[in-house]
Amino acid sequence: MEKTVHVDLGDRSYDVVIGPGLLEQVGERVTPFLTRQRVVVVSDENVAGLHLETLRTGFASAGIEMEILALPAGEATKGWPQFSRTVEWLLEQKVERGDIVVAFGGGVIGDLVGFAAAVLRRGVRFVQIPTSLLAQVDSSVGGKTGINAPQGKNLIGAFHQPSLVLADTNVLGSLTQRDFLAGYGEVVKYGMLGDAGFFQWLEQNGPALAAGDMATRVEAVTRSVQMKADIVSRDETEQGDRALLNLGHTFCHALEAATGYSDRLLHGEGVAIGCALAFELSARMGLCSQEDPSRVRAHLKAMGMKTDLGDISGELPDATTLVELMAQDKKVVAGRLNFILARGIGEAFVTADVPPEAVLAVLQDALER
Ligand SMILES: NC(=O)c1ccc[n+]([C@@H]2O[C@H](COP(=O)([O-])OP(=O)(O)OC[C@H]3O[C@@H](n4cnc5c(N)ncnc54)[C@H](O)[C@@H]3O)[C@@H](O)[C@H]2O)c1
Ligand SMILES: O=C(O)C(=O)C[C@@H](O)[C@H](O)[C@H](O)COP(=O)(O)O
Ligand SMILES: [Zn+2]
Repeated sequence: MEKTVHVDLGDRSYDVVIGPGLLEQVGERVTPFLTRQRVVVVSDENVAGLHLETLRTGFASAGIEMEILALPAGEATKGWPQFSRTVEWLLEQKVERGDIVVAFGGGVIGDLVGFAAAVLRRGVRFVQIPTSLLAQVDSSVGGKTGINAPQGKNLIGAFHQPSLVLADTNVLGSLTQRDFLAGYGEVVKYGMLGDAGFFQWLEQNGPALAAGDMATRVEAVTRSVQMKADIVSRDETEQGDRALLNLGHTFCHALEAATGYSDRLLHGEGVAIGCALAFELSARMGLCSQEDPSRVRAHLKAMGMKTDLGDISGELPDATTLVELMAQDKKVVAGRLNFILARGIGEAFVTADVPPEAVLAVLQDALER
């Protein structure tokens, strides 16, 4: 059942290994990258509580010692205080340039630890062991690392590719339903942005995936990672095509900032709502048919996901404030925001040609629904 996707980036190339039971084999898998029999692992308290002993045994079976730092779980961790704590801990551990730092957790841990590895002694290698669905299909691959700033999402960071990604699909079994579905927001994004056949496959197989069928999980993670690997190999630092992976994210990041990076809105939930809004905007601009946003929303709803601004608990700012929050987006060029829109499901494209009043109107209507 095991699959390997190769991310082709010249001397920064690496494998993403996907399948059940990889934690138990972690020692033998990581050994080729080590210069000494020791790793430092950064995780979060939830993941450490559930899976750390399996990881420790996996390393010990290859004679590898492991030191561990467990950070608080959740998006609020992805900021300066826990970042500087992590860098200082890594220095206290006397991590050498030749060592491997292991990020063991969801996207929050992967992004923060990857960025710590990027700046530690001007760059040490790291291995991603993603434990959430979101991290397995998206954040562990492609080398975008970083933390949030008060001014906006992921505004401080670096491109730093991992040396290896081990996505053990067994660990997905301990995710809460909410965290699993948040990860599904990024899975379905791949279908919407570039593979109508995958979207259709998800309409049929999404329920089996959510129910825990292992072959379906391996297939969904592998197809997602393959698509991301292909895009990242073409455009590592987002000069063009990579922005397609940002479908739904301009809306999502503004909503995450507006909800204070709290558990009112998880990243993947914001991606699902953002994709629904991007398709709505595309239809209103006459780019795709009105059936496309309806089909997107119908599938998200069938999976039990958030699709509307009204699904977010508590008050939201008005549409003008949300548009102002979008101004910090990394896709702004010469003061003009680039959007990812779609000509249909699986046919996304990048454009700067979006009237601001159309964005405002979509948000105003969405806030009133
Ligand atoms: N770098 C990228 O390319 C990229 C891509 C997508 C998302 N992201 C970032 O990823 C973050 C979201 O990632 P996430 O959804 O994994 O969030 P997360 O890391 O906060 O994990 C979600 C929750 O699931 C828990 N968890 C993780 N694995 C578990 C397991 N196996 N069993 C039980 N609980 C588990 C965590 O403790 C946490 O409470 C955001 O900050 C987002 O910006 C980055
Ligand atoms: O890898 C990418 O490129 C992505 O855009 C993937 C997104 O799912 C992810 O949320 C990413 O962190 C967003 O990047 P940003 O540059 O818009 O912060
Ligand atoms: Zn994302």
